[in-house]
Amino acid sequence: MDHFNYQDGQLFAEQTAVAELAAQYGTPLYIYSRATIERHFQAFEAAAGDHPHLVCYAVKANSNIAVLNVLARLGAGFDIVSAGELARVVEAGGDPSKVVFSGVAKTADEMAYALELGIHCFNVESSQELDRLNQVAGEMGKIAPVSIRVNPDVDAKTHPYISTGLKENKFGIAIAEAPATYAKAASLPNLNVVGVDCHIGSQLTDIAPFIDALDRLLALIDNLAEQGIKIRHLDVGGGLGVTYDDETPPHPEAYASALRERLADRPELLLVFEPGRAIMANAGILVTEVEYLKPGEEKNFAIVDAAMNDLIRPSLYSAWQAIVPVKPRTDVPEAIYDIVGPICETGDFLGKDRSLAIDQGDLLVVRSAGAYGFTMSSNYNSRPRAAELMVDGSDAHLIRARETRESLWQGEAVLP
Ligand SMILES: Cc1ncc(COP(=O)(O)O)c(C=O)c1O
Ligand SMILES: N[C@@H](CCCC[NH3+])C(=O)O
Repeated sequence: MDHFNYQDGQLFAEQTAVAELAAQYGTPLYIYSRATIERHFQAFEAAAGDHPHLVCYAVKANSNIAVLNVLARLGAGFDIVSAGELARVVEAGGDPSKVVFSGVAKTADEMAYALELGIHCFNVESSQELDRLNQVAGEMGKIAPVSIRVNPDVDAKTHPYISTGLKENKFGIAIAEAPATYAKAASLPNLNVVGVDCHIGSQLTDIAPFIDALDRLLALIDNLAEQGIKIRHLDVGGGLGVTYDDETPPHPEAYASALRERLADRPELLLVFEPGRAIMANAGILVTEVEYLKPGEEKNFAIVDAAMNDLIRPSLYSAWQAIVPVKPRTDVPEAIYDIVGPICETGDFLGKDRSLAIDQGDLLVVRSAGAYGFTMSSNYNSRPRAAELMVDGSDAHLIRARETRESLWQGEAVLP
């Protein structure tokens, strides 16, 4: 059971285990594999080799405490985008001194919390953010370690909603403005400039945009050195893609060795990675049960008990994820189905035009669901969020219980 492989393979040899877990914990149900999470993290560690590096897992991909704990025990760093994510890292036993703080809208409170804990670095995304951080650090009598997130204007060739390194995106500081912004950062008394950062997008399946961005950042680092600003670390962000269908993204080894080649003459420059999806996507599945089959004139619908509130990627990005029966069968005819959920939205689908031999009550697995699955889930239509399990060898542990109907109105009140 504990072997979803790098490309989410072998799960299906273990149909019985999935069916038993679904019977015990109900559906919809997220299941993650500890062994796969560890293997994926170690792939980055091994790929970085002897070049000084820090692999900061992007918490937004999957922030379950057990997931963070598995990674913390391997010595992972963490890329966070909110105080909430930082609190989770701490709760999970993560080391704040290995945390980088990304995000365009850090509040003063969030900055103070991160300064108190002593994080590795703030990835600053605007000039006004530099001023706010300088002020907060000054009030606390601290010096804030700072990288500037540079927008290198390269096309990541990914979905427009998850492309972040183009001029038209809200992220980072345009590379042309970066030298001036660094000069400003270096002049502020409560900031210590330590790094350069970028993140050009997510689900990249080609190395070229990463290399383009890296070359631009290295040129910037040399330029800054001439200004007397010494950069100690280079954060290349996350974004390495995974196989959902027939994509062939580079393995972390190929990706990291392409980067390391460029850094051969900079042995002191700490290389920071922020992978999220590459570690978690194919380490998790979503299990759902067919409630009804509804043949139609134009379409057949398989109505399942998971919905866009559980997994929004298909609705939001038209993302394709494999959907397969837990137990293949030959006693019912194969037909083409849209796999849809209970939510009152036409956009509530997990997959379209899938050829499946299924019947009412069958279990289906949505593969590659470990990243941006549960973390993007909601209570829309007052649906309790799914339970999460982690498989560890032959054991399965409940790592988050299913929400209850009643828990959904906690904190709400009626008027007197
Ligand atoms: C700043 C930053 N770092 C890291 C990540 C993780 O990206 P991915 O899950 O594609 O590796 C993201 C999300 O795209 C991000 O915005
Ligand atoms: N949430 C997106 C990726 C965005 C990454 C966050 N910067 C996805 O599910 O593919």
